[in-house]
Formats: sequence, structure tokens, C-alpha cells
Amino acid sequence: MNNIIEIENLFFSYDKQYILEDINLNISNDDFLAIIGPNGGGKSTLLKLILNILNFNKGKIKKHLKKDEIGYVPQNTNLNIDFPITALEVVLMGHISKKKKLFGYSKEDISCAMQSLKQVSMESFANKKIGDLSGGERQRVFIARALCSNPKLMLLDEPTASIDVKGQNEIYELLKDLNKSISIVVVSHDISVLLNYAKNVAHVNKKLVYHHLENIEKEYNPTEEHLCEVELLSALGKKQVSCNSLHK
Ligand SMILES: Nc1ncnc2c1ncn2[C@@H]1O[C@H](COP(=O)(O)OP(=O)(O)OP(=O)(O)O)[C@@H](O)[C@H]1O
Repeated sequence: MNNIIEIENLFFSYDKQYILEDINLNISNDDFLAIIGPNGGGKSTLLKLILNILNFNKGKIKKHLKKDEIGYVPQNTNLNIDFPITALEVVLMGHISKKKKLFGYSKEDISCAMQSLKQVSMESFANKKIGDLSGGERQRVFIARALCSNPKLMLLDEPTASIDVKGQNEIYELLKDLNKSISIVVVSHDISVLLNYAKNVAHVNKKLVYHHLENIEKEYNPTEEHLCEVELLSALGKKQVSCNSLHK
């Protein structure tokens, strides 16, 4: 097990107030890390700092990865679903940015994109319009796009928002499979589903509290019982948190 991301004493602010304060976090090459926390806690901001979309004020982010070895599935991929584009074309967009081509796709691009669609079991949907797919199918296509560059780390921001429980489980089963060769980091509010898959949890609310999940007894059955962040953290028995502070 090797660390591929090492974050040390990181501070970030959009204006005067710190959104993230003294963040320390290591992500290993075989990790499945869940980033949880309240709305506005700084989870998406942390992903954007790892991706260099934002610049931090103080601290360090050491990356033992090349730039295109990080795949990203952003939040709100349901936007613009009326745009007349096929699943294959969405995935090819991942290839275009990589190879900096302006026009057309080579046979090689198309076969690579089909391979990515196959990895997420969506190859038979290649020529379907993205707007005609279900939320879960569409999300798999966006995961396929992020797989184009053969990433060693995949960051996903709320990949199961507005997807039903069955669809959520299918996405997490897919991520579990990808986790055999790719380190996975997922921002999610779906704690009960995530608990079945995550190896580690980072609770982010300006500061970061880290938990290993490997030795936690799964006393809850997440398919039958909704587990909120407060219950999760008290189940971990390591951190007393108040409901009010988490649900503000
Ligand atoms: N571009 C921006 N400029 C100024 N403030 C911002 C900007 N983007 C986010 N913020 C603020 O930074 C804080 C952290 O936002 P962020 O999106 O990282 O939270 P989050 O934990 O991902 O929230 P959610 O669970 O609601 O997606 C919020 O208070 C938000 O309003």
C-alpha cells in the first residue's frame, strides 16, 4: 500500500474566512475513501484542490501521480441532458481533451471509448442519446468518460444523488469492482449505502476527522435502515458529535 496523495496542514479560503482549516489526509493506491459532512462543509472544495481547479492558501498537497492519472466525475451531471449527444460521444469527450484533437475521432479513440463503456456495462447503450438514459445509466457513462485516461485515482462528487437505492447499489458495486485497480474517493450523503463499500471515512466540516472502517462491526443493515452521519460517527465510537452541528 502506497500513498498517492498526501495532504499536509492545508488551509483554503474563497475570500476572508477559511472554508478548510488544517486538513491532513493521505489517500493510498488501494483506498476506497468516503468523504462525508454537512452541506457547505467543504467536501467539493477539497476535491477541487486535489484536482488543481482551486489553489490553496497554505499547506501542501503531494501527488505521486501524473496529471491524467486522476479521473473526475463532477456533481450535477444531470444538467444539460437535453443536449443531443450520444453516450459514446460523451465518453469520447474524455479522449479529445487527452489527445488535444480538434476534429473527428480515430478508430483507436472509438475503440478505447467502447472499452470504457464496456467496463461500466454500458456498451449496448453507446448510440443512445444521453437524455434517454436513466439517472443511473447516465452516471455510468460519466464514469466511463473518467476512465478514458486509465486513472489510478478516481474522484466522484455525489455520484448517486437523485438515483434510487437499487441504482445506487449498482453504482457502488461498479466502484467496488474498479477499486481492484483504482483508488476511489467518493463524496456522498448516502452514508448507509456507502458504509457497505468504503474502507475509510473523512468527515469534513471545515476541519477533517478521519476514521478507518476496516474493523467496525456492521451492526446496521443499511438496506433496511437509514443511517445518518451522526449515527455513523457515534457507531464508530471515536467522536462525539452533536446533531445540530452536523445538520446546520
Ligand atoms: N466559488 C465560490 N466562491 C465563494 N464561495 C464558495 C464558492 N464555492 C463554494 N463556496 C462556499 O464554500 C463552502 C464550501 O462549499 P462546498 O461546495 O465545498 O461544500 P460541500 O461540502 O461540497 O457542500 P454540499 O454537500 O452542499 O455539496 C460553502 O459555504 C460554499 O457556499
